[in-house]
Amino acid sequence: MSLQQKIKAYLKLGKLGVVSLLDLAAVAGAFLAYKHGISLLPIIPMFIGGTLASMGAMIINSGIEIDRDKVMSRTSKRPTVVGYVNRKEVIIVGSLLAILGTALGFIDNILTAFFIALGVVIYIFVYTILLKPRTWLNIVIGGFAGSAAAWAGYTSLTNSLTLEGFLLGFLIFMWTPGHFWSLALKYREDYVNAHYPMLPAVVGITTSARAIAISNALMIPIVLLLGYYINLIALIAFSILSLFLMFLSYRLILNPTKEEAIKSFIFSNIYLMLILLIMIIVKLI
Ligand code: HEM
Ligand SMILES: CC(C)=CCC/C(C)=C/CC/C(C)=C/COP(=O)(O)OP(=O)(O)O
Repeated sequence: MSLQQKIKAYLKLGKLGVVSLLDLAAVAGAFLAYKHGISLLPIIPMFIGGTLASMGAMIINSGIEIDRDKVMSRTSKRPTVVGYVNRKEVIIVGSLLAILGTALGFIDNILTAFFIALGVVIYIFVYTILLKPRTWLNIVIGGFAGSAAAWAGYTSLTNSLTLEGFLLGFLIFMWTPGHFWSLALKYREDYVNAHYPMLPAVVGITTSARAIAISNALMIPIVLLLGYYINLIALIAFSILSLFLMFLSYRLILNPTKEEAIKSFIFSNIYLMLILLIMIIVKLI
């Protein structure tokens, strides 16, 4: 394989779509912490470090899961499954990226490096190795990996975590089940075949649709509280977005098909993306 093909394989394993939303969460965290007069420069090492570490974490995950990825239609064409890159190499490359990413966090401060490392440790050891094959609560607890991105962003500017910074990470934690269960509802058979106890594979379609609606409803007070902390424009925008999210969750309960599930998945990503963008824009104007 040429170097170019290898890089292409690693970019695929690094899941740039997911990384870009994690990056946005980290940058939104930094802007939430921003006050007039402080420097925005620490965002740069945090952003590059967070990007490398989250790509590294996802690359390690795909090295660990080759056997199960083979069985699932959605993951069966990954470069690891097809044999373009082998397990050992993937785990080494992923670990090096994770270490380099954490090291870049130290340019800002110890807390930022700590949260970057925490994201990797939760995703790899707690989620992928410990919980994913054992319990439907896997992604509930695994959601803290995403929170770590927001906390790394917040602490990059302040070197401390206040209540509003904590809330942003907590919002990502509360958002994750609705995001993931919608996708897992669409690919339910994959998870049954791979013997992963994801909620839709354990309790069936109707209960999963209800669980998505409940977890989204539980997230909304946190979103509104953050909006209240920011300003009235943010509060109004967050309320409108949340109403639409609940409307889609309600439709999914009435009609729990794969089509509705994928709509719910796509909108949950757009929802978080818009909330994070609004948080940044409000601070810039
Ligand atoms: C333990 C928690 C999470 C689990 C289990 C999970 C699971 C997944 C899975 C299986 C996909 C399928 C697509 C792929 O393989 O590329 C996906 C896509 C996605 N996830 Fe997550 N996710 C979690 C947390 C997060 C967090 C915290 C974020 C960002 C803040 C995020 C953002 C995204 C985005 C943007 C996509 C769409 C990617 C694309 O289409 O390229 N996820 N997620
Ligand atoms: C601060 C920092 C470095 C944070 C890292 C956080 C992180 C890596 C979150 C990843 C979440 C994610 C995409 C899970 C995929 O689930 P899966 O592995 O079950 O998906 P699969 O079925 O596609 O393998």
